[in-house]
Amino acid sequence: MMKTAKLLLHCPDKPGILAEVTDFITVNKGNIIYLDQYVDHVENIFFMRIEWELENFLVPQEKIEDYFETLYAQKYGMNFRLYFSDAKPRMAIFVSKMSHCLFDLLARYTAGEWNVEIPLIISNHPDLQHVAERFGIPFHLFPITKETKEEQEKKEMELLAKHKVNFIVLARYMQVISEKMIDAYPNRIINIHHSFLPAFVGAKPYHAAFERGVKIIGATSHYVTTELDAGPIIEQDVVRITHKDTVQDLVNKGKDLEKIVLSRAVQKHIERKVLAYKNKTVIFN
Ligand SMILES: Nc1nc2c(c(=O)[nH]1)N[C@@H](CN(C=O)c1ccc(C(=O)N[C@@H](CCC(=O)O)C(=O)O)cc1)CN2
Repeated sequence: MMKTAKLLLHCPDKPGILAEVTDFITVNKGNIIYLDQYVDHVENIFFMRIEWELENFLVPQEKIEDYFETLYAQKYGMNFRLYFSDAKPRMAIFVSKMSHCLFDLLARYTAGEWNVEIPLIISNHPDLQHVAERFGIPFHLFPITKETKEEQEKKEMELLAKHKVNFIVLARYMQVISEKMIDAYPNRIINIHHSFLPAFVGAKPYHAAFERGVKIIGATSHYVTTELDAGPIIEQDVVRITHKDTVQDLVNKGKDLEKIVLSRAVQKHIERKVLAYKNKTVIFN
């Protein structure tokens, strides 16, 4: 597998940025294999994702970030992130009692669909330990009450740091994540919310949708922020329903939607194709 570097950047837009960045790569014998860019003309912001092969690249891998910082980031006021294909992202899954998203994530992982490591699963209920055992992933139980929440989250964060976890997926985890954990993993906690946001935030969106009598329901995957169900949206999808559907029908129809929306969002995050900016996202092709 060819080792590559992925660079995601954004900065105030001006002529010549793309040419300078691609020139830096090609002059140093890097073979560009992917480039996507977008200009937000309202905010006048330039966004780009570029990937190149490192085989003949003249700049040593450990020096690329410094070179880029010195040559371009300061000159253009860039915000950039650099990733290398030989550094597998490490993903933790948080789950409560509902298993459908957990099964889907672990089936895709076991099938080798994703260039990722899943060192552990965390839950506030023991119910899904048998699923983790079936896939051979360590399961860690942290029951949460109002009284124990802060202490339990502190222990969870120590465990995540011990296992060098890079990002967290909330696979129908029904506890509100604290600001401390969000600050430790900024735009690195992905949630699946079982509604077409911004409609029906909170823990019981299917009941709210049923009471409202909507004809379409949806699912939304977003990065978690302190404001509930209000973080940058990564992926959404919908399905039609009718007056004949009970709440349980909505839950059942919603499960398939939640699985596919969450897995699409996780895949885009793993492929470094998501750039969060001002509570929105740019999703590269
Ligand atoms: N800081 C955030 N934490 C979480 C978010 C988020 O957007 N920001 N999303 C939730 C998931 N979720 C909806 O998608 C959700 C989960 C739980 C609740 C809720 O009110 N929970 C109650 C307890 C419920 C229970 O014990 O069953 C609570 O925490 O008091 C609302 C929305 C995941 N976390």
